[in-house]
Amino acid sequence: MAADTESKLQLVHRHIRAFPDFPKKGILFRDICPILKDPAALTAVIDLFEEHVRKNHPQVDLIIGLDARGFLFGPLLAQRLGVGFVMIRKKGKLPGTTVSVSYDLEYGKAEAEIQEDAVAPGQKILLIDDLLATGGTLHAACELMRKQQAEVLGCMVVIELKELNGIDKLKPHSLFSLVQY
Ligand SMILES: O=P(O)(O)OC[C@H]1O[C@H](OP(=O)(O)OP(=O)(O)O)[C@H](O)[C@@H]1O
Ligand SMILES: Nc1ncnc2[nH]cnc12
Repeated sequence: MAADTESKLQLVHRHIRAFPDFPKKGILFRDICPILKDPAALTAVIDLFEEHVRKNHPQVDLIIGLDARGFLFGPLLAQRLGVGFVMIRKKGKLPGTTVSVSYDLEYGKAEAEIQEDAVAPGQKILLIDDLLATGGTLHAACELMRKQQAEVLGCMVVIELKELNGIDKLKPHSLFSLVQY
């Protein structure tokens, strides 16, 4: 790994905090707020994602971000790459005709929605979120993309919680993560 990449990863790592028993007993919550508060750490996150996309998925048409923390990184990355950004939102937040799927979370249940005309059939997309836990959220997003006949190039997160094996749920789609626990 290039020294530059290594130091950016270390910077990101140093700006993630852990809170035991939030939002429920037994959950160790990984908090990305310090990354957002530090311009150098936030730049490092976007640099690392940008390098990954330019090298592995230069054909990408759209970045699709997941509600809510995927919205913190997705638009910055899309702007860097010169492509559009689209939101997948929790149910009831998007106007117009929508397509939805329901899914399970590490600490609850939810339903995700996208505007029907947001992605055209055949468009090549990358999904982005802050964190992969059980994989329920990103799996639901992949399902929405399948319904829209988009081509999923891969999924990207800042943090992967490896012991929950969310990566298995995403198969055959690939996962790129910056920090693993
Ligand atoms: O891999 P999973 O088990 O699906 O968990 C990961 C998801 O959980 C968190 O979002 P949450 O639903 O808590 O919503 P928020 O971003 O609105 O806080 C996180 O930001 C991911 O989107
Ligand atoms: N452990 C965790 N920390 C932060 N966000 C999460 N989303 C799901 N599980 C999480």
